[in-house]
Amino acid sequence: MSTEKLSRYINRHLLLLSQERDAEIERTSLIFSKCGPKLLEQKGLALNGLGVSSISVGLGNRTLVELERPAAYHTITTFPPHTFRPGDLVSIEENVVSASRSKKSSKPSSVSLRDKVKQAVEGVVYKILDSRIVIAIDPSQSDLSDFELPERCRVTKLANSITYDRMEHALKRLEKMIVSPAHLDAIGKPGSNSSVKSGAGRSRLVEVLLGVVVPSRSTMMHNISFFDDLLNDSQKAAVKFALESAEVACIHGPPGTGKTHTLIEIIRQLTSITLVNPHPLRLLVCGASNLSVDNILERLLALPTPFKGEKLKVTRIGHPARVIAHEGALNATLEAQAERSDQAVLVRDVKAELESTLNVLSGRGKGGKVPRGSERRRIWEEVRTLRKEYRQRESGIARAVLQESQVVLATCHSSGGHQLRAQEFDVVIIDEATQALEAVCWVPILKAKKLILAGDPKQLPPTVLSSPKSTECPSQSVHRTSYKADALTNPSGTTNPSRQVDEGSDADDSSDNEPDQIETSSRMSEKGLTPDAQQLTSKMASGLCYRSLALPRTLELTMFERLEKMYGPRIKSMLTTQYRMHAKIAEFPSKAMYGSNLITHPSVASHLLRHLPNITITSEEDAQEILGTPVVFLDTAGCEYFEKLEGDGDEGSRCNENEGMVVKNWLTNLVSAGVKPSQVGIITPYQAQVTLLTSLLRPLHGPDLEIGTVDGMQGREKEAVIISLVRSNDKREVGFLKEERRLNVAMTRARRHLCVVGDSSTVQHGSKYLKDWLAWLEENGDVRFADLN
Ligand SMILES: Nc1ncnc2c1ncn2[C@@H]1O[C@H](COP(=O)(O)OP(=O)(O)OP(=O)(O)O)[C@@H](O)[C@H]1O
Repeated sequence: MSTEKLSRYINRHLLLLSQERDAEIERTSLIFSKCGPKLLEQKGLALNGLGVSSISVGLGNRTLVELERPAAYHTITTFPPHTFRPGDLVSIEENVVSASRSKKSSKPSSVSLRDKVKQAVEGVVYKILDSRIVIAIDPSQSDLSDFELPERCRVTKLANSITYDRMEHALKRLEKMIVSPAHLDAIGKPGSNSSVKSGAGRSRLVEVLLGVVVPSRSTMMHNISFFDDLLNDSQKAAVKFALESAEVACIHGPPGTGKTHTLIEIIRQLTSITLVNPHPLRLLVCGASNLSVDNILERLLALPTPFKGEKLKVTRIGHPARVIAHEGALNATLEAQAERSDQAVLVRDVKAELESTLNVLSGRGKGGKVPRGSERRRIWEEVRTLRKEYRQRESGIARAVLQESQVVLATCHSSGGHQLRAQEFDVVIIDEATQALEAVCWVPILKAKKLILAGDPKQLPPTVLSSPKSTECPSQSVHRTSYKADALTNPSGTTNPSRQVDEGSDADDSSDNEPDQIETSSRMSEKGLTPDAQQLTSKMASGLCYRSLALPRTLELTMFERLEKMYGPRIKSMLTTQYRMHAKIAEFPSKAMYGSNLITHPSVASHLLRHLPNITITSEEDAQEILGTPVVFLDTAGCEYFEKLEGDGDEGSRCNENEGMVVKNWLTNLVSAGVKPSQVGIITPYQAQVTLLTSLLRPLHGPDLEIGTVDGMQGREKEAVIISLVRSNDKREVGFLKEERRLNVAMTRARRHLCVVGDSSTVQHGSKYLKDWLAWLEENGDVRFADLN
């Protein structure tokens, strides 16, 4: 593969990323340009008229600014409804008031013109209470000599651009590795083996991921002794597969199949000395979201201490405001560990001095006067020196803590932060890899020699706002690579004639942009693909043939799926036993999405709501009709419960009031029969329906009832789930419902009971998948015709 082609691949990624960044900026600036401060506050995106109540130094030398609504400006000091959450990126700026408003203020404003143009300070929400918000400001920001908060502040939510910066940085580093002379020397030379290179040079892993060389043959491992006796056969096979793979292994975990369970076993195997692993390895474990990282962290912390040995040393990287509020997890953060270390006492002294100096600056020192002029400059100088000392001491401690950690956990993007800048790992594991952009995966990958990806490409991909611009992203036929020209090399670098790359039967390449058309091999055959295409699939499965790297057309194509497309099913191992759904609930998704390979574990196969410990059967009718039915379809066909378009959006804002009433009635049935609202989830594809259902149901059933869009419920499960399909119209439009991955997520959240509410007369005009589901529901569900009376 030529360097030029690899460069083009990376540049296409950079282009798509910059389009995505623009789309996000456009969306944010549209809101901000259209809305004044007051409207922003009404939309929950700003908090106006705040005063600083205290400044202190928190974990990691961050300045913690506490703001409140002063009684002098507000009759009610509690915040109005807002959307601020810990971890949100925000700006603190001066709350400039218009002339007419300032007249109302009893106190003359002391804000000077110089202050008005003062730069906003960025920070992260650390804590939010009813009437106080604490914002953590990074040392780099608060080091600015003009870091001086105005008397009246406004806090506004910001779009986060750091993630884009890190993704771009990783891709540019990757490009440098590819075009570096050292790399050119090594690439494609028979017998060359650059796999051990690290640091500035690229690794064999990078080459495999970019299709420069094919994956090395696996090292067979026999006699693996598993730590977890409960692992099922497909989980054991996946662990073995991950241990044996030389460079990359993908683990496909359909809903409820114990993906995290399997990853924990892999982590234990890799970090221990075992028969097959002579040296404990150092791991970087990442996830697409903080939730997925904390999920793994909590399970690692709960592991028993080995009989002869020490507890696994784990460290969580990430802003403390974003780490799950759980004592064990917080104690595992780098900052908490650094604070507990022996050298921390020295740092604490510097911190105390720094805090009191900062308080003098803001007029909270002895005498209460705000220093001015040369005195102020002198104190700032002191702050700067103290900060430098603090930073040096603190980063020394952080390095020491990290050096001792066998497992470092972080989100993909926070693995690009300064703490891990010089750190290298043997293996990087990325959970939820099918929800992460390829570019963000490169951030941790460049720090390791081996990669394990886990995810489910049959669930929702990462959210992408931008649509590829046709002129810049030509059709697949234009950027399809010439396989004959791209001599593939085997692990030793020589051309391997027995392994071919297919040129003509790129059967599903055109679907890069249409996720719902990506097929599993079994579905391809079901759909009657040409013998050529089927032959290709089986050749790829047996490792006889590979596809070359194709230019990306959309950011939606994740690295997991791309590798599957390039190397075929042999690159992955699938978990096949699910522990979530009643067998009936799992039947359709298993057949339609997982080639009937998803098997239900006997422990859940027949579990129903009536078996829940909190249920007492008082009426046999309830027990039968509501609590004893795994799948119910409430069909509104013929009822004329038409959908409504909210706002002027074309797609994303539909609701259906009558359908909402049907949902409400069914929920009332469930709750009256003893199901707790916290055991129920209401899922719908449309945000407007979420809003409608929230106003309808929350007052009746309280905050424990979860109501969300499909996208928001991915990764969650509930004992009972009600899906509101919303679409009901004469035009036979189904919108979002045609996306099979979205439907797959919706229908696989329920453990014991799934109720679908929808209009079959509209839905039957959707995609084949939707039609098949409807036919299955009609045949297998308890079908009832919805009637509000
Ligand atoms: N081998 C096993 N034996 C018994 N129970 C298991 C086994 N593997 C997983 N489970 C159970 O299945 C459930 C799902 O497991 P886990 O959370 O690891 O799955 P997951 O695939 O990560 O979930 P998700 O579908 O949300 O991604 C958990 O309750 C877990 O205890």
